[in-house]
Parts: sequence; structure tokens; C-alpha cells
Amino acid sequence: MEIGGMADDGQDSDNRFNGKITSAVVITSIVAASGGLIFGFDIGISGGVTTMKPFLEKFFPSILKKAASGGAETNVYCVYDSEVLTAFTSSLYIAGLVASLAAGRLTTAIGRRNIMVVGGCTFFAGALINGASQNIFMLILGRILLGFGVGFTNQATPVYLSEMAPSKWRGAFSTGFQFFIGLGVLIANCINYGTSKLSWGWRLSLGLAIVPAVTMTIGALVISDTPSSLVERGKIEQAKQSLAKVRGANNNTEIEAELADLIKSCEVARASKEEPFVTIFKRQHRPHLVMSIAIPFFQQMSGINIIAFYAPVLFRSVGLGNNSALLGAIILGVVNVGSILVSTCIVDRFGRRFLFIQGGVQMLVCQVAIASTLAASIGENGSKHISKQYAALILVLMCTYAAGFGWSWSPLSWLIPSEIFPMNIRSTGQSISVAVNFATTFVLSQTFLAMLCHFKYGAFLYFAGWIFVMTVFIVMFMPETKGVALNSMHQVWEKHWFWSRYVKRSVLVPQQRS
Ligand SMILES: OC[C@H]1O[C@](O)(CO)[C@@H](O)[C@@H]1O
Repeated sequence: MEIGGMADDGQDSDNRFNGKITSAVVITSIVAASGGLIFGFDIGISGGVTTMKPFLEKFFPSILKKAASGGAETNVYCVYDSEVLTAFTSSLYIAGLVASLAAGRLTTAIGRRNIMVVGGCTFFAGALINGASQNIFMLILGRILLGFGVGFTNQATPVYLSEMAPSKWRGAFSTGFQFFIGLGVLIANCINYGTSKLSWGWRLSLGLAIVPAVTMTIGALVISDTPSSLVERGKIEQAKQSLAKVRGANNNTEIEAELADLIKSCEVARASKEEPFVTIFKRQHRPHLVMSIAIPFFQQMSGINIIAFYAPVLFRSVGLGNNSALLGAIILGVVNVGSILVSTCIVDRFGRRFLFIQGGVQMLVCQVAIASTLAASIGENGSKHISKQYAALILVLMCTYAAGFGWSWSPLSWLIPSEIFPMNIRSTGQSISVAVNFATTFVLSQTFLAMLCHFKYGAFLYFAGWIFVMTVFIVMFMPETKGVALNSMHQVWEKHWFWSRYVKRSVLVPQQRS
């Protein structure tokens, strides 16, 4: 039995509840969204330290030898192609994948907020070990702990935000998570720019990850858990208080309907007694499952991490100096953060589909243009020196690409999986989604530098092809979810030309609203 069937009038159902934006819900959501900081910080730092000479000297001397031995004829697409270096970057993703799957069950049992705290503490430990690293073992161990940290927080935070927000503004609130990821990337790039001038700068960069870890952990400790999660764990009185606070209710009657709806959802969920990992594979959850796998998979196949992880490596690879490489990454970061804010302002007005499609087209054009520019500038073998004009053009194209990604696939791939599932499998759905995100990032980061070396500029055409596929996928299969209450989400599938064959009204709405 599916819980989503209790409210039966989609967008209108929202009006039954007090959906106003209160300062409490805004502050709580900003604090929670800061959980994205640690993930973004790591993405930026790991991308930057891998271009720092003292770091490479200590842990990956073979790369430096290769770069030094190459004369004018060196193929610049290949200089950074090293398996150990990619293993360093991607070890975090394997750990994150495991943690995110475990987090599905844990967030149900101990709450979204508490999992964010656990994630922050684990990340803190990883940052300490990395900053003090003496050998590869410590380096990788630290990254595994960082991975556990982001696995937990990336699972819990998006669900937290979707459950806290008034439905009408859920999109805007949820973009906060990706905003903090982008901010983390940006801060990390600025730090790398400064520390790259020191011989022990890499240590400082890695160790400074304790700052976002402490910030988000303290933040998570002061906020209350979501009303849904509290009800799920039988803490009705606390759920009532949490709801009254975030909805700005003067008395309990104002939140009674919403609370009753949550309690009812929870009772139905309990009645089913089915293992969520079994329920989620049932036919009536096929569209949810497909989206929770396809959306994060496609987000990564847009090629964003090629640009985010390796922006400095890439800029250097295409012939820019070390400093300008990091500066290029900073510019890219500013564009990314700015564009996420654009999404915050329009995602609940223009809807998810519009942003997905517009952003997709923009990214597609940019990837093709980057490939053509690289081919024209450094030649098919990557052996020609790049001119300043061409380097600037690549930067402009990458920024335009980052803007398109920033207001579309970047926040939406956290938002969609967190808002489409009914309560009983929401946490499980988010786990699967985060695990897919990490698994895809892992495979891509393991293979990208080798791919760049062999496909050369064609690597960008490869990702352009994927952007085409995912944009068509959205046009055909993704229904609009803006403004729909979480508990009424089943209706968007019931009305969809394709998914209606899986999500039948008779199955979903066993009891009509009284
Ligand atoms: O801001 C860019 C970053 O955002 C993510 O796509 C997560 O949503 C990361 O994979 C990427 O590195």
C-alpha cells in the first residue's frame, strides 16, 4: 500500500496547510543546507592539491617525472594520466557510496538531523588525518573517513530540506544544499590559490577541511529534526513543536491538519511492515526508482566533474601556468554559485522541467564548442602550444557551461529524488540516488584522465552526447513536480502519458480523503 495516496488534490492540497515562509524555516534550512559545504570543500581541495608540486613530490613523484621529461612534443592531454592520483581522488566516492546506503536505514531509525551530525564528525576525523598525512596510507584512510562523512550528509540533508520546506517553495529551499556545495568548492579553490605558494600548502588545504566540518556539525546540533522524521520515530509531541515553530503557528490548531496528515502517512507505512528495499522495487514505484537512478547518473554524465575536479589540471594541461589554472577554477566557481542562486529564485516559478531542458541545451552547445576550440587550438594530438586568446575562449565556454549546469542539473538532481518518494521509502530512495551519484563519479574520475589522454578533445563530445540523451529523457519522462505536496506526489505519475501504466489510481488511493 502506498502512502502517497492520502491527499488527493495535488497542488491544491497544499493550501490545506500553512505554507508561509517563516524566519524559523529559513534559518533552519540555511543551517541544514550548510551540510553541502563539506562535500564541496573536498571537491575543490582535492582538485587543487593534485596540481601542487610539493604534494606530488611527496606522494606521486612519478607524475612530476613525466611532466619534467616531456619536451615540446609532449601530448598535453596525457601529462596527468596517473592511476594512483585518480585513486586518491576517487577513494572518497567508494566510502561515500557505502555510507549513503547505510544511511538510508539509519536516518529512518535515528533521524535526519542526527545523521548529519554523525557525517560532520566523521568528516572532521578524516580532515585531521589528511592534514597530518605522512604517507599514502594516511592519505587514503583520511579520504575514506571524509567519504563516510559526505555519504551520510548527502543522504540526510536533501531529505531534511524537502521535508521542512513549505511545498510551494520546496524547490527554492532545496537548492540551498547545492548552493553550499558550490560555495564549498569556491572557498576551497580560493584557499588552494593561497596555499599553493607554500611548500606545506597542501597540508594546510587538506587540514582546513575541519572548519566546514565543525561549522556544519554545530549547525546540525542546534536545529530540530523534521516533523516527518519525528513522527516516524513516534515522537509526536516533538513533531508538533517542530512543526509549530517552522510554520510560525500561534496555536496548535493551525498545524493540526498537517500533523494529522503526517501521522496518517506514518501509520500506513507501519502497517505495510515491508522492507523498504523490497517496497521500492514494486511495480508502482517504478517511476520513482527510475528517476532516483537516472537523475544522479545523468547529472554526472554531463561531464561536470571533469570540469570541477580537474579544472586546474585541465587548464594546466592545456598549457596555462599553475597560478592561472587555479584562478580559472575560482572564476568557474563564482559563476557556479551565482547560477545556483538564479535557480533558487526561479525553480518554483518556472518549474523543474524548464530548467532541466534549458540548462541541458546550453551545456550541450558549450561542450561541443569546447571540443572544437581545443581541436583548433592545441591540435588533434594536443601538442601545439595554446594561445592566450584560445585559452580565454575555453574559459568563457566553461563558465557558460557551469552556469547552465548551476541552475539546472546541479540543484535539481538533489531536489528530485528527495521530493518524489512517499514517506516510507523516501530515505531509501535518497540513499540509492546518492549511491548512484557516487558510483558514477567514481567511475568517471577513475577513467577521465585516461579518456582525456586517448580521446583528446573528443572526451567533451562524448559528454555532449550524454547531455543530448538526458535532455530527451527529461522531455519524455520527467513530469513537473513544482508546488505539489509531498504526500500528493503520486498524482504526477498517475497523469503522466508513460508512467500512468505503472502508477494506477486504484492502487494508490485506497482511502479517499474524508
Ligand atoms: O558544483 C559541482 C559539484 O556538484 C555536484 O554535481 C554535486 O551536485 C558534484 O558532483 C560537482 O562536483
